[in-house]
Amino acid sequence: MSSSGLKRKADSQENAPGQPRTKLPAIAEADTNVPLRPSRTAANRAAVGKGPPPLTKPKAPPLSTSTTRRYERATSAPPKIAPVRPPARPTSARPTATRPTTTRTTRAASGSAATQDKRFQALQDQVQSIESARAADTARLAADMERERAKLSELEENHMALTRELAAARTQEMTHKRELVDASDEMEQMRKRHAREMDELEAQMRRRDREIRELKDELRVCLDDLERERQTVSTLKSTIAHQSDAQLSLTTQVAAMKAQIDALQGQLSTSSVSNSTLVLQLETERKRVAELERETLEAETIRRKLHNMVQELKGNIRVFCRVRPILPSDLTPAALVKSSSSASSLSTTPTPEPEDAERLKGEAMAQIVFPDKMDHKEIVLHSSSESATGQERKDEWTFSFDRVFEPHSTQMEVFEEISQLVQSCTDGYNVCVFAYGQTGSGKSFTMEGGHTDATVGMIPRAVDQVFKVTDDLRRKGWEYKMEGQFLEIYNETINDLLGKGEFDKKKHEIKHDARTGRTTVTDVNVVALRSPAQVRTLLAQAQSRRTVAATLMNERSSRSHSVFTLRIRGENAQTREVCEGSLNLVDLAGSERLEKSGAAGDKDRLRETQNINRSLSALGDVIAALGEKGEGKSDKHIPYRNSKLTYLLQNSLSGNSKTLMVLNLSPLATHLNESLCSLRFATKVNNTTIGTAKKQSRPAITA
Ligand SMILES: Nc1ncnc2c1ncn2[C@@H]1O[C@H](COP(=O)(O)OP(=O)(O)OP(=O)(O)O)[C@@H](O)[C@H]1O
Repeated sequence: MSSSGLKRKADSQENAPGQPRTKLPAIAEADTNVPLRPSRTAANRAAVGKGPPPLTKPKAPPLSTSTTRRYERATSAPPKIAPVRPPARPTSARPTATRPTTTRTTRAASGSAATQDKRFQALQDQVQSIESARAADTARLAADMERERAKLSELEENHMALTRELAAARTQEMTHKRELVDASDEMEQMRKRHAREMDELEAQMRRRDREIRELKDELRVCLDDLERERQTVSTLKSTIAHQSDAQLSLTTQVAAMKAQIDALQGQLSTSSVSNSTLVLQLETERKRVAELERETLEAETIRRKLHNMVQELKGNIRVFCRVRPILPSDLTPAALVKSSSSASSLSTTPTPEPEDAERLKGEAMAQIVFPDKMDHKEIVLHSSSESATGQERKDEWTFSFDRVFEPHSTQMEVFEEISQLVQSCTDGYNVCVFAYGQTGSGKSFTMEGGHTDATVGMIPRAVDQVFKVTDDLRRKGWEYKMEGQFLEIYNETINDLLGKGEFDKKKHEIKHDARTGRTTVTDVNVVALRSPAQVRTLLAQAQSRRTVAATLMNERSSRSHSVFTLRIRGENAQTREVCEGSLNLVDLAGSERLEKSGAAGDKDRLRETQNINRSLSALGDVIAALGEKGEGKSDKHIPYRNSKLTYLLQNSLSGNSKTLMVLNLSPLATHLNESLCSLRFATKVNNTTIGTAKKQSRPAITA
């Protein structure tokens, strides 16, 4: 039984309803009923000795409550005795017994009084026995109670002890629980540590596996290498065997060679004497070569000086004449009858059959003769016509220029002559080259040319030369900067051929700097020139822009002047010299006369032609005025402002510049009259002497 069970039982005993906590009810009653105190044995003895024998043995009152029975079972406590009450006396009997003086009954029942006394006595005895029994029971019960109390206190002690044990057990349990928790924590940590260690071990294992694999691979490679080395060793062994054989034979040869060397050394000592003589000679020759080179350099400098002197003596305006060859397109019947105003050479009509070509060529060709086969300075034009009277009339015109180029002349030949002028530009002169002639006479071909090395024109060749010369001069301390612009003058309006192709929209103005002698045009692209290839790209761009513009207005390039300007500025850091020059390469508009231009019915064409003629005649006027000024009329006004072209080229046409006009002629008979006009204009220019050109530099570049 648990201690708590015991406690509950004790409590239930103590707190039974209707019973005092410390004394049973029977005991309590016994305590108060003094007459029943005497012990049972004494009472019984008294009763046995004095009174009548007991009528009946008093029975203990039944312990009817179930609670009492439960106590008996549970604690073996003495059974409870219900309070024994003295038998009820009939109320009527007491007066009878106590009042023997009652008259009527005494008389009627005097006989039965004795009986009643006896009965009373018996009852008294009975009561006494009961009381004594009761006293005995009480004593027994008290003893039982005492025992129970002892047991109870024992049980309480037990209970206390058990409670303490329980508390101790609980404390122990708590301690165990804490220990358990600590242990489980520790176990968890150990498990984690173990898992970590396992992971590390696995990673280590994997690393080891990888290392093993790598080592195996390396081993395999080593084994392969070893195998190869073995093979090499065996090859080398066999080579060594061969080599030792060869060595043997070589040793023999070496011995033979040594003998030869000895013989040769003898010869060498002989020849070394003559060799030293030769070395001396060579040294002398080298000195001579150096001397000659220096002389050549000086001669070159002198040549350049002389060249410039010759150029200056020739005057600063010269005229070349170039006749273009007959083209297949010139020989079509349509072209043959075409007026000179049309660009016949650009016709796309089919070319004639070869057998007809020669005949047509003869018919088409004007009679042009080049009599001066030495200096190539003359050109003679013949013409035969029938007069009104039917007589044949023959005409002959002879013209003389600085150089005449026949139809078969190449671009290179023409440039050889021009290159001298280009050279002057790098020396600090302003140079201007014009291509003058009627439409289709070959001006553009001369200036711009074709795309092959043979046909490339004067502009690209001049640029190439400028770059080449400036490169050469770099070695002498010169640094050059070059820039270029490409303009078109159409109907007296300036357009930028290196611009965005917005033709005839922007207004460009020409400005001259009187101090520097430099000419600029507002709002045009001036491009730094870095290489000949870049210049060619720029020219191609300009050409394509002109072509696009020409779709709006036919033959634009024929009807406008184009001016390519290359400005060059050189500085010599050593000599502190500075020189500036410019090269203007001008492709003039077709020079045909108004009546031949076919412009009569076309207002725009008429305007174009008038503008062209005005600017060309302004050019002639400027040149003529310059000539007059050169002849002494120092106050002569030069009408530069009469046209955009002359105003633009003012600084390149003045007395300080070098000017070359290339007169381009068509070889066609149909163009004879135009050719004569051009020849006369060129002669006028050629006969003009315009002073002496001047360099735009401080000390001249002569070195
Ligand atoms: N020396 C030459 N050798 C070969 N072909 C030439 C020569 N000169 C001109 N040509 C050709 O003649 C044709 C007309 O020449 P080009 O266009 O240069 O004439 P142009 O005077 O510039 O005419 P435009 O005033 O219309 O521009 C072109 O097809 C050109 O290739």
